[in-house]
Parts: sequence; C-alpha cells; structure tokens
Amino acid sequence: MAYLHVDHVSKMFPGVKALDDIVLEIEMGQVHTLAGENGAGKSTLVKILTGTEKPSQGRVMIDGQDAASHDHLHKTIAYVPQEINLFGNMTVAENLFMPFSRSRRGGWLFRRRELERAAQTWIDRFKIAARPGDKVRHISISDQQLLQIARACTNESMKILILDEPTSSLTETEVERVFRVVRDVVSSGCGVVFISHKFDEMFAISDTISVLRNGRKIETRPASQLDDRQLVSLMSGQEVKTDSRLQPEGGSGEVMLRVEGLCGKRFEDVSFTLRRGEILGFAGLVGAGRSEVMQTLFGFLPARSGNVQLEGRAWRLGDTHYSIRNGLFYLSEERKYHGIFPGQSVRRNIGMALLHATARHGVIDARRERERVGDIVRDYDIKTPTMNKNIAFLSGGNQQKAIIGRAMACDPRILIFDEPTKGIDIRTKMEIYRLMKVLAERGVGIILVSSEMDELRRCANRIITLYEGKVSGEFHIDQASGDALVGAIHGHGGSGHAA
Ligand SMILES: Nc1ncnc2c1ncn2[C@@H]1O[C@H](COP(=O)(O)OP(=O)(O)OP(=O)(O)O)[C@@H](O)[C@H]1O
Repeated sequence: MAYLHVDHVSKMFPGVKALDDIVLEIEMGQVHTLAGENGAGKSTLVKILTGTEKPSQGRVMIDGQDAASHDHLHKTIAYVPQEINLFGNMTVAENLFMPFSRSRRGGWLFRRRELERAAQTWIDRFKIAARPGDKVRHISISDQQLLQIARACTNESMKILILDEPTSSLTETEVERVFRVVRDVVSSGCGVVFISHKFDEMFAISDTISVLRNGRKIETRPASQLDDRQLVSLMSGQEVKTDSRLQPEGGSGEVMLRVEGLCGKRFEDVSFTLRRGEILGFAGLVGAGRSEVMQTLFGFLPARSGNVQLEGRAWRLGDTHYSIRNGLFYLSEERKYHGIFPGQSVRRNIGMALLHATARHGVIDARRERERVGDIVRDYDIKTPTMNKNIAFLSGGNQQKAIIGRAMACDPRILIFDEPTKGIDIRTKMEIYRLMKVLAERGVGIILVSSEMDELRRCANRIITLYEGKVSGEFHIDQASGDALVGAIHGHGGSGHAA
C-alpha cells in the first residue's frame, strides 16, 4: 500500500458535498499533482490529509494505519500554504526554526550562533539568496517562498510535502528555483503533493496527476499520458476553447489616462498612457513596484509627486472615494484583504455597490437588491448554492467573479486588474480574459498587472515593464519577443521598444 491512502473519503458542509467518495494513493519519491477547477475540493482534501478537517465518511490511512486513531501520523505530512506566512521582522534563521524546537540533532536550538549555522545548511541546500541573520522582510518574495518550503522541511518526521500553489505570483525563472527544490525533496525519498492551476508547471514537475471535479475523483494518470486538452476536459467535463490571442480589436483610440512622472512608495518617475479600447499590460518581477503604482493611482497609497489626467482632466490622487466616484477601480490581487468582506454574504458583498439602484432615502429595497444581485450572479456565472452564502466559503474563482461583477455594476471608466487570475482555473481564466476584452471594446480602459507572461501576451495590446520601481521598457504586443520582455523585467533595457 502507498504511504498515504485516501480510503473512500467524503466531506459534507452545509449545502455542499465538498468531497464525494475519494480514493487516492500518494507514493513516496514522486510528485503527485491535484488538478481541478475552483471549488473542485482540492483544499478540502488537503485539510483532511493534514488533519485540520475530519472526513464525514471514509478514512485516511498513513503508513498502513488509520490516521484518525494515530494523530501523530498527520505530523508526517508537511503543508506549505499558498500565502506567505513568515514573520517579516524576524530573521531567516528564526523563521526556519520557530518555535526553536527542531534541529537535525533532535535538541533545542536556542543559541543564536548554533541557530544560524543550522540555517546556513538549509540556505545552501535550497540556494536561498539570503544570510541567516537577514530580516525576512528584506529578502525577495521568491526567496521567501523557498524559505517557507525549507521551514516545512525542517520537520524531521516529514514524509509527504504538500505545496499549495507555490508559484502563483512568481515569474518563470523564479518558478524554476522552486522546482529545483521540489526535485531535491523528491530525491531525498519524500513524496510531494502539488497543487496548481498552471498546466505547463503541472506537466513540468508531476509524475502523476489526479483530477477532481465537483468533489469526485475523475481520473489518476501518469502525467506523461495526458496533454493540455485532455486535462482541461477532465477538469471541466466539457471542451474549453483556449484562444491564444484575446486582445481587444482596435486599441488605438484617444488617450484616456495620462500618467507623468509619478513617484511614490517603491517607484520613481513612472510615465505612461492608456488608450481607449486597449488592454495595457504591466510586467515585472514580484516587488518591481507594479502594485504600488496602481494602488497610488487608485489613491490607496500616497504619491510623492507626479501628474495624472483622466480624459484631459486633472486627476486627484490620494483619495479612494474620489476614484470610485469617478469610475476608477482597482481589483486587488489580495482578494482576502482588499476585495471581499469575508463575514458577509454574496448578496451583501455585491449589493453594497448597487445602493444607487436599490436604496431610497437610505433604506435598501430588499426585493430590488435580490433581483439585481441575482442578475449579476447569473451574468457572471458565480457558483453559489444561494446568494446568502458567506462569500468566504466560495472558491477563489467565484469570489473573483463576484468582485468583477460588483465593479461592473458601478459603471467603471478604468478598471485595474492586479493578478486577476491568481489561483483561478483555466476555464474561469478564459472567461475573465474574454470579459476584459469585451469591456475594453466597450470603451472601458483596462490595465492588467500580471506575473504570467502567457496572460499578458494573450490579452494585452501593449506591455510596459517595470524594474526596481522604474519603467524599463514598453512593447507593442507584435514586437514583444519573449527574450526582450524577460530582459526588460530583469532590467536589461527594452529592445523591441515602442515608447
Ligand atoms: N468551511 C466551509 N463551509 C462551507 N462550504 C465550504 C467550506 N470549505 C469549502 N466549502 C465548499 O466546498 C467546495 C470545495 O471547496 P475547496 O475550497 O476544497 O475547492 P478547491 O478545489 O480548493 O478550490 P480553489 O481552486 O478555488 O481553491 C466548494 O463548493 C466550497 O464552497
């Protein structure tokens, strides 16, 4: 029997069967990918494997024993969540060994020098660009990601490592560093469970792929016996058209937004224009300053200087209410922190943007609100059992569609999408791309910040690259060769320049 055996596991939540009779074997020395659309049940299965949730039916066998009666067995399953959850103000060494009870030699690690020496071993093994005494907030996001994996691996009883979308905001070069670490872990004999929505990554790293759909396991196959098209149809149960180009037609209308010499937190002297009818992409490494530029335009972060005009009129910076009133919306990559109100229902989350249509004299007309929210849930195909469900329990893709639907209800002039498809399955991604194209063609100005080159090449008419807070290139999509773009995001000039 495999080290980890999922034996007919089901999990019920109120109104949803999140897992339905799952049977799965996870072998040591292999990468086993869990693939599935948003809401398919991947996270629920992971929670059951790590012992955070109990199955409603069935059992998890670890090393031949029922984990329900041998709780310590769950400790052999290490888990790295999607979000970075390190302590930024503590050092690399401290983060690795918190709560200071783990060491290779089984003793307690308290002394700073000893702690740092032990940390250096992990830094060397995983090729992390940091010193043991560096504060974590000063190292790059990709190094933080590797550190987070190293931290999980300091668990000496680890036999299986679960990585939940470890690459979701990394560029291709950075992803390769994570994969080197994954191969290292596998060659040490452990098994890896990998979760991702990116097909090229799944095929690059997996030995085996299991597909979940609507809580059921549809298929387990060697990765070498699957291709993109088969995987999409197994995941979605239907054919999905994955167009290679989704740029809006036209895209050379008049200038809508003009940004000149904008300076703010982590960026300097940023200038660009956005034309009506186009999608303007922003590429760069994590930390290049792209989100900061956009949050400054939205008014969430202060500008030090600069001049911005929307449709020929001076734009007021530093005031998010002004931005929303005047039709500029920022759809944050951090859905959980800036996008949704987690304790509230889908209806409240969307309804708050509809007050102009549903409230009279400060009182919401409940029937109208239900109708309007119902329209949006239908139009954007938001999957929820009822509109009264807490939005936090919707899958990532459906939360994102609710946020887009809400912004659209406000009649936007400019929409800024910051990593709009992070953690989103391929079918929903295509829907979001098509939606952006339709919006742009209707005259809404669209800015797309993305770490996925494929996404930018598919959707944007022009791409601006940022490197260390400065514009390092500007490319018309037809001139944007892969090498030139990658060079520009690493600060090596913007050949193919269209500035
Ligand atoms: N605590 C909960 N209460 C109610 N419903 C839940 C809860 N957790 C998950 N669900 C529901 O269970 C189903 C499976 O969700 P799950 O998060 O496991 O999917 P997923 O495959 O991980 O999706 P994603 O790719 O978006 O992360 C969804 O319908 C979700 O709304």
